[in-house]
Amino acid sequence: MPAPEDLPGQMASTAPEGFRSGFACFVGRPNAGKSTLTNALVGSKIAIASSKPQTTRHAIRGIVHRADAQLVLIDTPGLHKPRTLLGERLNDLVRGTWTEVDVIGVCLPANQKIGPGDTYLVGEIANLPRKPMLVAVATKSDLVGPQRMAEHLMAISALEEKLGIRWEHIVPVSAVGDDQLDVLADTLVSLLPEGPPLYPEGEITDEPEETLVAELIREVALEGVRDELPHSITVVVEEMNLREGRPAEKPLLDVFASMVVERDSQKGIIIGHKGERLRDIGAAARHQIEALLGTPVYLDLRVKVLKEWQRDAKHLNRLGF
Ligand SMILES: Nc1nc2c(ncn2[C@@H]2O[C@H](COP(=O)(O)OP(=O)(O)OP(=O)(O)O)[C@@H](O)[C@H]2O)c(=O)[nH]1
Repeated sequence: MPAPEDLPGQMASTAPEGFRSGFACFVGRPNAGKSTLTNALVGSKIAIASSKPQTTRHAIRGIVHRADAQLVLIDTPGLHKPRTLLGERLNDLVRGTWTEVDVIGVCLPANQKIGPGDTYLVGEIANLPRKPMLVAVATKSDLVGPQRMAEHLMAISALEEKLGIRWEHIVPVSAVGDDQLDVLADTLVSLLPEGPPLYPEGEITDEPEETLVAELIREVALEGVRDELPHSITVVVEEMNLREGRPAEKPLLDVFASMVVERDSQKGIIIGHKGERLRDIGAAARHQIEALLGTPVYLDLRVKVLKEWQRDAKHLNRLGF
């Protein structure tokens, strides 16, 4: 029997006949409504679980627990035009996640015409070696009338031929108006394989957001570094607060974080030539934090040297080990 660390695998528990379980993610251009949709589907049961070993680097955004199924929604950062190797690797990571999920919900907001950003994204999915099943989600249906929605659905449908893909379903939905959310949930669940729950409710670690954010930054910082450095870096989120005095619809989350290393030479590696590496790490981490928490983020990221912190009890205590 696999050890619990081998999750996500199959739980030892037996599930009811016909129980389905699996992974899905939502993709779409910025503002397409992905986060709102995830939150609406997961509802009050939102649980940001720490990633299990196999899914390290995949933030679990939420788990929809149902009597007949368990749907695990994975968060992926957006695809960005890569400017650096780090950027390329992050994109590879996103593509990697796409090939591992059972279903991708492509969010196409009804109040906007399908544009080059959307076709690029769907085209990228179409080019994957192993394509998951695709569901087109016409989001923000509350913002348009029937005429516009009909046009939108036709345009979505036309993408099949244009891009050589197949929509299993096309579902108009409004997360804000709570319209068709149940249909979308049923649709996604119907595409999951049969199998027992992957995460028992009780076993979800509800990590504090600070821990998840620190972990995300560490993962980004570790991309492309080798040898002893990975073990020498730890990340501490010193402070994380919504900035005061912002309008409610324009929140900004201030995150103050330090990457802690053991030696000055390591600090140099992290900072890079003229600070380039540190800037790349900061930018990539900020995108990931925003994708995870669904809020624009200001990230103040510094590098600190705590001599031999791994061997110093006082340092270890302070760092929360
Ligand atoms: N009217 C309406 N607005 C919505 C709906 N879903 C999301 N929105 C709004 O659209 C905006 C963007 O929603 P998000 O859920 O943050 O979109 P996202 O795709 O996660 O955005 P990024 O994180 O930038 O990729 C927010 O202002 C939401 O309130 C909907 O069903 N109806």
